Amino acid sequence: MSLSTLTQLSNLISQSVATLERVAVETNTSLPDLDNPLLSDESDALRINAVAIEAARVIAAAGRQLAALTMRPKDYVFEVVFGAHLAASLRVCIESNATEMLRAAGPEPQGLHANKIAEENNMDGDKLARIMRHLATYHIYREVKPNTFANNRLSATLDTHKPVSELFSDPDNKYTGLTEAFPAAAAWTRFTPGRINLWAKSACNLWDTLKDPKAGFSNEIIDSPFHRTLGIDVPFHRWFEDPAQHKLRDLFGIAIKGFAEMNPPGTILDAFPWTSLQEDSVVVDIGGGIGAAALQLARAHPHLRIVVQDLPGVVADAQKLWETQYAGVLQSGRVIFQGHDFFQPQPSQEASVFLLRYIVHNWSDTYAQKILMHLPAAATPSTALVVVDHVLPYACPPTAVPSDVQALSASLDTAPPPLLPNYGSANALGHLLDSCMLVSLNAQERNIGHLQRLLGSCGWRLEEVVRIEGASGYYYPLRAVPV
Ligand SMILES: C[S@@+](CC[C@H](N)C(=O)[O-])C[C@H]1O[C@@H](n2cnc3c(N)ncnc32)[C@H](O)[C@@H]1O
Repeated sequence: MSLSTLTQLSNLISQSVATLERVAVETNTSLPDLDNPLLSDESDALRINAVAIEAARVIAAAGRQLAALTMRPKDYVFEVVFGAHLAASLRVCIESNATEMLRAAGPEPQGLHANKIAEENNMDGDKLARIMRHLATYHIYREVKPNTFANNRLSATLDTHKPVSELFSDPDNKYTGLTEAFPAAAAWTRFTPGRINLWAKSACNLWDTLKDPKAGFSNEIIDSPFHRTLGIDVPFHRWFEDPAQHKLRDLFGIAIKGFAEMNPPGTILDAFPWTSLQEDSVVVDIGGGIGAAALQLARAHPHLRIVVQDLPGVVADAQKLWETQYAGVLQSGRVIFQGHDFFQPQPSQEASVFLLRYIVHNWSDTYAQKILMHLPAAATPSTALVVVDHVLPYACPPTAVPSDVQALSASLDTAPPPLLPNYGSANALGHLLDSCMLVSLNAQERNIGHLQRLLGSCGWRLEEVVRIEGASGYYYPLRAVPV
């Protein structure tokens, strides 16, 4: 007798829970504990052990699929309808420094009354308590007794670890100098710029943009819902170069670091066999921003020379930052920053590796091609191109996708049935970013067939899809060589 989907999902959960418990014993690491905000990456088997990572992903995917299967359909759909309200509640807690105030309230689990957080922020305590309860219902914060809340495993990710007094006396620098930058990524994604809820408003304008006879079919960045909402007719990155936007640029640089931290530490180190490069080989980080990837590379591989290229304003900001973060390396000349527009011919002719991290996904095909096409002319036969973005799977069964994509997808993770092959919403980061790219830049994450065609049309042959243990949302660096 064939098992029901319910039983199959429940069996997958039981088997994976047993695996997780076994790994925790074998590796002397802790099982996840929702109430514990103090678990570090090092003590969390879910972050460091490949078997545990996979077991956890299956549990989460099966749990969510079970909810989709068993909840009343209208209840389930209404949660999505109200998704923006959950994000709005989170914004309130981020802006009011609730997480930091709960941390400062002392050892868990006594928590802090919402009135105390509200008082500090000049707000209504009853309203704040309702907002925090909404989040606690989704396991972000914990209501330890009526109207009194504590941090937990999820809310703790929003902690800037700064003294509360500093956050209130110097709110503009809340995200400056963070060691762990995830709070900046969370803040950036919803609230910037100028503290109006611009990204959220832009997302709401998606339908209007798609239905616009011109913008809806356009490949131009200025036709995105974000540009429409902000009312600017220059591309975002150019607008960003305006000195008036320097605070926003600073936050963006930190936010990008935060996005990178969503994947295991050092993913950039696994994206290419850097040790195989000879002493003084040149890595050109194109659109390298403030040099977040370059910093990791420079620290781990002192035999490399690194050129970080970006727009002039970003490069100037980045250099100041590096003076404090990695004193001396700029003076030594081992890392140099270079103002360069990647739509112009590539000036560096001696690169062993061209690195494009979070660049190709910022542009529609028309513009991604312009960036990529400049590189073969500057490459040697042994130059490699490393493109780091998310590689999106389809949500349909692998057998239903075109055969060329099937072959290329062989190295991408596929969930066991009856799970959605892409692990569903338990692994949705790539799709969330795809939506974000569409809304903000009229750009996209791509599937592997699309990326292969794009690279091929610009003189690059896709050689390898690199699997990074523990990365989420189909984060797969690609390696290509000149044709
Ligand atoms: C999403 S960020 C990625 C930064 C960096 N690669 C990283 O992974 O941390 C995109 C970068 O592209 C840069 N950029 C945008 N347009 C550019 C252009 N025309 N020439 C050079 N860089 C550009 C932006 O300034 C920004 O730093």
